[in-house]
Amino acid sequence: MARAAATPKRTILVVDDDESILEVLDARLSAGGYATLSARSAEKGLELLERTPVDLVISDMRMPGMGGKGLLEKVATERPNLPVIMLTAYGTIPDAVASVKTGAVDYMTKPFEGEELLARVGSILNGSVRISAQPSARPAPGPAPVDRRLWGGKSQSMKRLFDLIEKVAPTDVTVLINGESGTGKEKVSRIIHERSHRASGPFVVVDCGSTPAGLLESELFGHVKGSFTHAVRDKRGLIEEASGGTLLLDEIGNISSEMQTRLLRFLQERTIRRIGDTKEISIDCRVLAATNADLQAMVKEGSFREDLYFRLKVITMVVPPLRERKEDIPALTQRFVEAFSKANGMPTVTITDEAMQILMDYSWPGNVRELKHVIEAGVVLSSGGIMQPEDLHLEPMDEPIAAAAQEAGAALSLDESEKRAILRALEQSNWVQKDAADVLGISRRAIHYKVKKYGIDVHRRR
Ligand SMILES: Nc1ncnc2c1ncn2[C@@H]1O[C@H](COP(=O)(O)OP(=O)(O)OP(=O)(O)O)[C@@H](O)[C@H]1O
Repeated sequence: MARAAATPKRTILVVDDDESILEVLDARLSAGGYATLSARSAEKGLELLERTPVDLVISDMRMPGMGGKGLLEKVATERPNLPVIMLTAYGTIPDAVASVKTGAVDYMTKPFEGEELLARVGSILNGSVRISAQPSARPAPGPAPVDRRLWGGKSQSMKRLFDLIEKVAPTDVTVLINGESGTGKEKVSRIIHERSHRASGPFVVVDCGSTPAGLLESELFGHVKGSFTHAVRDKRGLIEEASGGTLLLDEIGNISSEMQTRLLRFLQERTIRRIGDTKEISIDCRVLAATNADLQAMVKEGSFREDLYFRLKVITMVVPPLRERKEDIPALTQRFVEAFSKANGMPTVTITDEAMQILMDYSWPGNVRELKHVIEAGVVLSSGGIMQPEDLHLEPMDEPIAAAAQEAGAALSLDESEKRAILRALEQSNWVQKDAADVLGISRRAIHYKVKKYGIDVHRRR
């Protein structure tokens, strides 16, 4: 059934077996200035494509008959330059991910926001979203598989993580990466970027945790000259810097409620406004977020916006703590030993079985980062090319953390992750509480309270 197709408007074919969805999309797209055609099945949609010029197809994934997948495959072979957005019900994300591999430009989960749909259609039709070469016409070689050995990915949990990375990386889907500090969340983000069609674009990391709250807004959104006292010239924000590439919002759990609102608006509309500016700039970048906090618990207690949480966690990846994947320790250790021996201009140091056993028995509260540092020091302290138990300087663990660490599989509670964040900030600030408060973007009164609450002996540590 064809609807008003007035030229020179761009024409969008919508395919869905649900009449109410067709109506909603027709209303939205028409209000956005597009002409629409609609079809109740993939077969009908293909017939329309034979007869009418179309600029973009939006199709449901699951429909009786050949379905969205069949439609997509046909379009990919017969009209490789026609962009397709797949619509998918929540819970069928793997199908959608596969569809992007088959050649769809993008996918959206239902229910979706009309404004977001218009923004995506706009960026595809205006050419800011690249349409990749159609795999069914001429299969592209694609990035080589991740070298899992380099990652110490022997454990089942890391294997599953790699499988997920390989599926999700080539799409534009937003990913929330969860895991304790030092597990490798930033590394995972980098691999996702490197394996995406944005690999030649920038990879921009925003450390929301250590950027003082007052600075974060201008860091992220940029500003125009004169918008506040120190704004002596126009400045592009990091979101703008990530155009064409990937933006990693690291430590997303630490942002203020105002920033949560601003970020949500950006994620919905994909536009930003620099501080003090009136004009909106549209941004095409993929967004990844990482956190060691339990965002779901924060949503429950009201300190993190639920709508932002759902926007971020389209796909969630969990990087497991090292104590839960001890099988990975030997390969990671070997990798670090080789790298640090080389960096120190020494032949590769050998680690004794006793020393390796100590590494296997330790519970690694600082995860891979801690292992890396211990091996770096161990290589320097080793004698005669051999690393012995006494060359390994492991931290005696704080009681509550040690208990939590031993409880395999137990997620860190919010209090424990908060305590760690505070310890990290204090360490970074040489145990000066007011500096750590600035790092965390909290008041001095708040840090005094928390130091007391968690029984941190600042004077002893200093
Ligand atoms: N699988 C790995 N192989 C080699 N090095 C790794 C691996 N995982 C993590 N690392 C190293 O460990 C350190 C910590 O990793 P990364 O910064 O990605 O962790 P993170 O989870 O983002 O930490 P944080 O939450 O503190 O920011 C880095 O030096 C990184 O290079």
